[in-house]
Amino acid sequence: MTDVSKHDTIAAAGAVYYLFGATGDLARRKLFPALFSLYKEGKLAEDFAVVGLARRPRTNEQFRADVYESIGEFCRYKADETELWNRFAEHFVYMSLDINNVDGFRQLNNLTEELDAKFDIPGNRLFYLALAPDLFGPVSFNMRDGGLLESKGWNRLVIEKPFGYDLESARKLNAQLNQVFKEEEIFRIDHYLGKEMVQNIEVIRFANAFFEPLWNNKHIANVQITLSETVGVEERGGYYDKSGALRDMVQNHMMQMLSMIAMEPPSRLHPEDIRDEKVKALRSLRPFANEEDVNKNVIRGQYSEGSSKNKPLNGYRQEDSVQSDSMTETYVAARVFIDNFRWAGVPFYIRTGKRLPVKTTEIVIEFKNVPNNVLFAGRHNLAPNLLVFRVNPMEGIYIKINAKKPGVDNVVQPVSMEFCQSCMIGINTPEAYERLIYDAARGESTYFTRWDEVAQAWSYVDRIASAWREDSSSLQFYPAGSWGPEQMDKLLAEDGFHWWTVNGQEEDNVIWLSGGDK
Ligand SMILES: NC(=O)C1=CN([C@@H]2O[C@H](COP(=O)(O)OP(=O)(O)OC[C@H]3O[C@@H](n4cnc5c(N)ncnc54)[C@H](OP(=O)(O)O)[C@@H]3O)[C@@H](O)[C@H]2O)C=CC1
Ligand SMILES: O=C1O[C@H](COP(=O)(O)O)[C@@H](O)[C@H](O)[C@H]1O
Repeated sequence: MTDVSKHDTIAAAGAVYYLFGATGDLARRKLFPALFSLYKEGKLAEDFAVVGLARRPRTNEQFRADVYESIGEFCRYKADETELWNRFAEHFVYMSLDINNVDGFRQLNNLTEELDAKFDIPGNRLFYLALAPDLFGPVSFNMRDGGLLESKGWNRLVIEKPFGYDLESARKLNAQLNQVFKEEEIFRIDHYLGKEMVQNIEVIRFANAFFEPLWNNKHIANVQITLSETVGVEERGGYYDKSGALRDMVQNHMMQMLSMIAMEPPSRLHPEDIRDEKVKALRSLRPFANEEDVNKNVIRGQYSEGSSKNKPLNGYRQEDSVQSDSMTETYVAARVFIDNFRWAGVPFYIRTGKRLPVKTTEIVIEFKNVPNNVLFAGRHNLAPNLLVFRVNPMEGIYIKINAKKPGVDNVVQPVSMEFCQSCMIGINTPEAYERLIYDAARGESTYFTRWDEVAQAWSYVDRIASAWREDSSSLQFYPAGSWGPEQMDKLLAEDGFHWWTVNGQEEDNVIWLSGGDK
């Protein structure tokens, strides 16, 4: 993480923001609200313009009304200060454009010149592709051929996931983009990297004498990363049925969190040094040897009919736009090893799924027990110490230690110490997209994924996907609203561990009884 503290309160350099896909879901739910929050906080000064681009016809007024509505619905700030809103809205214009039509890009060039002059923009261009990935290549070529990249300032391309479907398609896509943009101009979004607590991993690790000396296989028994969702595939069945949890969540968000936990400390907090260390950690992942190895270490599940809070829930195969005999996984759990000196022998357990009982993202570091339990002649089982990063939706850090229960009985109990960031800052925590757009506009690339990280993650998950293609029998079904296939518990039990579900079980938040069981 670069030391950007001295810049934190200053506005990003002025630029034209081209928002391709401006009539889409992502723009409405995430991008317009993020831009408004940045403006409200002074991180966007007056020297910017946003050009909304999509095929649908819209006047500027209609487009601004869409933006206003989206802020009302999804933004942490409301657009209720008329003067502020009017000033903000003035920066938004819309142009109907089919990205396959290069003439449209020439017209866009003319519009850009007007905007540069009107808002005193120094020729910087940020292209945000909130588009289906198969349009990323064509739109880049037409930007170049339409002359949009010839300005005197910088050009930056921000692209959404998924970056390819597997390593091969990702390589092709990257080769297309590289015909137009240099790697340092490409900002690949993984919105988990914009989350406060994911960014906090580095700070907790590298700014605390407590943790870094213990951050290795001598002291850590295992690491558990859970990313559970209560939602099903909602209206995204068409996309999801071709993707599945492995490509939708593991290849990107989970691999990124894992690499931040596992990486070596970089020698400087420079984006490239950090990304070098992350990619080294990804390269050290032990590849699965064959199908049998995948089946032994990776569990795939799909939700069947079930219920939540007494409400019946459809099975995945009944969802809209999903094949009635779909073999797509909505759940993945895996035991992963990192073959380097620091992590040799430490299992990393990862799991993610849809239609689970709670929405939570947590990283649990389980420490090894003390070498000898001298307490009260070993009459008490000591619970392992835990450090928990609560990423989502609660944000904070949670530590579990052993302490004496007050009284004459000499009982040892696990107690928790918690820093609840979301309780203190509440709903005003910046959204991931705010941070990421702001960073891209400043050229700060730490929290974007570099090509070699993406490629490494694909090469790891491709082996799993290929084993699953060969063997359809490994798909396990779990009732919607449950914690996933039963085998996920076995995975840890084989190693003498169990999943810690801190956020999922409210009674666990305060004190666990002696013995530390869930
Ligand atoms: N929605 C989300 O929460 C998330 C989305 N993403 C990714 O973001 C990207 C966009 O997703 P989302 O907003 O949901 O998708 P939508 O389908 O809602 O929007 C797609 C947009 O692309 C525009 N479009 C399609 N074809 C063309 C074309 N030929 N020329 C110009 N514009 C075109 C559409 O506008 P029109 O029809 O008017 O042309 C629309 O604005 C995808 O890559 C997705 O995977 C990633 C994470 C989360
Ligand atoms: O990228 C994605 O992430 C969301 C989960 O994100 P979160 O910030 O709400 O935890 C997931 O629902 C979606 O399927 C996936 O594409």
